[in-house]
Amino acid sequence: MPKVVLVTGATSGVGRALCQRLLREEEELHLCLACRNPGRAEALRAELVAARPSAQVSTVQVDVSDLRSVLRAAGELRHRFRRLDYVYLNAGIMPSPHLDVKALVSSLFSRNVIHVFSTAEGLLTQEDRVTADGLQEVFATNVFGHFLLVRELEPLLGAGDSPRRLIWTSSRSARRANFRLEDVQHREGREPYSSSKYAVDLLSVALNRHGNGQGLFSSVVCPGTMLTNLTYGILPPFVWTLLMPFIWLMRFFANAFTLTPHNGAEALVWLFHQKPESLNPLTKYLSATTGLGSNYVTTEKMDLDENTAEQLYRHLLELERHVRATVRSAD
Ligand SMILES: NC(=O)C1=CN([C@@H]2O[C@H](COP(=O)(O)OP(=O)(O)OC[C@H]3O[C@@H](n4cnc5c(N)ncnc54)[C@H](OP(=O)(O)O)[C@@H]3O)[C@@H](O)[C@H]2O)C=CC1
Ligand SMILES: CC(C)CCC[C@@H](C)[C@H]1CC[C@H]2C3=C(CC[C@]12C)[C@@]1(C)CCC(=O)[C@@H](C)[C@@H]1CC3
Repeated sequence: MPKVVLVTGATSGVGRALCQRLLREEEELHLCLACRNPGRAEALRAELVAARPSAQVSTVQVDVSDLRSVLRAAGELRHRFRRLDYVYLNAGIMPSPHLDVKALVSSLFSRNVIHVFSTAEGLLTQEDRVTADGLQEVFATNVFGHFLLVRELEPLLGAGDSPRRLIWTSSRSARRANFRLEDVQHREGREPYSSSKYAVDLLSVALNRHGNGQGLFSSVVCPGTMLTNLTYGILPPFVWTLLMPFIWLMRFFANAFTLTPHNGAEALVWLFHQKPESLNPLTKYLSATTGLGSNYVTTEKMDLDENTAEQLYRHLLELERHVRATVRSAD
């Protein structure tokens, strides 16, 4: 039986590289591309099948920031598949980022420079928006839409003969100080991206607590800093090109500059092969690249506690009840 793998945000960046690498490296696989843009999804499907004609690739349309779209897509997936072996919860946004150039320059002269360049701590703020469902867009996309998808897919992720896996694309920039249980959507702050990724880390811990007994295992990864549509929103491609000599030099000191989505996918592919029972739920798995361009996976203990993870989980369940009621009454 081929393993069934669902990937959100497969149309570009690390999601796309993950699909290419899995199909190149794995024999028996059914890959389902969960994408918001059907045209791009179909173009990617055609490209993947052209590269490997025996590949089984399908698509499902989903906008993870839109709750009705998530409910509809999950219904379609439940209809199509009897189980899902791997779900990569990868789609993510960082809208309207603002780079603090003064902080960037002063970080160059601080002892923290490697940490700052690996996490962007103190360098970036974002302008968030509110979705049609009334949620903060970064939270809705990076956290809640995916949470709802997992909840809706529970019948496909239940106990079976082999473990089921959730693999979240988090970030090294997830930071405890940017997350508050009193404001999980980060309505009040200027760092919704970091807050959303911290929420992802907490959520993964809680999902392990509730799911491991039923054979469901969750992990978080950071692909490292890559040049993708997300980072081209911070600096345009030509500026990145101008910075390239400096970045190549930086790579000898900071392993987080994976740069290409292929390199960034290293930890995502590595996790595919690991026995989930051997993984630590409190560890983040990081793609890393050496100065000479070799890829490897390294780890980081997450700065969180299980009590906060549980409280966030309960908060998300409550929000889920609320939005389901709203969707039902509007339909
Ligand atoms: N780039 C980096 O340096 C880093 C990225 N990450 C994380 O990696 C993940 C992938 O980002 P990356 O590859 O860099 O960025 P890209 O912008 O290249 O890819 C993002 C993907 O997510 C999809 N997406 C965005 N919003 C939605 C939505 N509402 N519904 C469905 N799909 C959506 C995009 O679809 P579409 O093609 O339609 O736009 C695209 O396929 C994100 O979670 C990001 O936070 C983590 C650390 C560093
Ligand atoms: C390295 C160059 C000479 C200067 C680039 C300055 C900044 C644009 C980058 C420095 C640290 C980078 C960074 C990210 C984006 C680009 C920088 C701010 C991320 C926030 C991208 C998304 C993530 O999830 C994080 C892991 C990245 C952390 C570092």
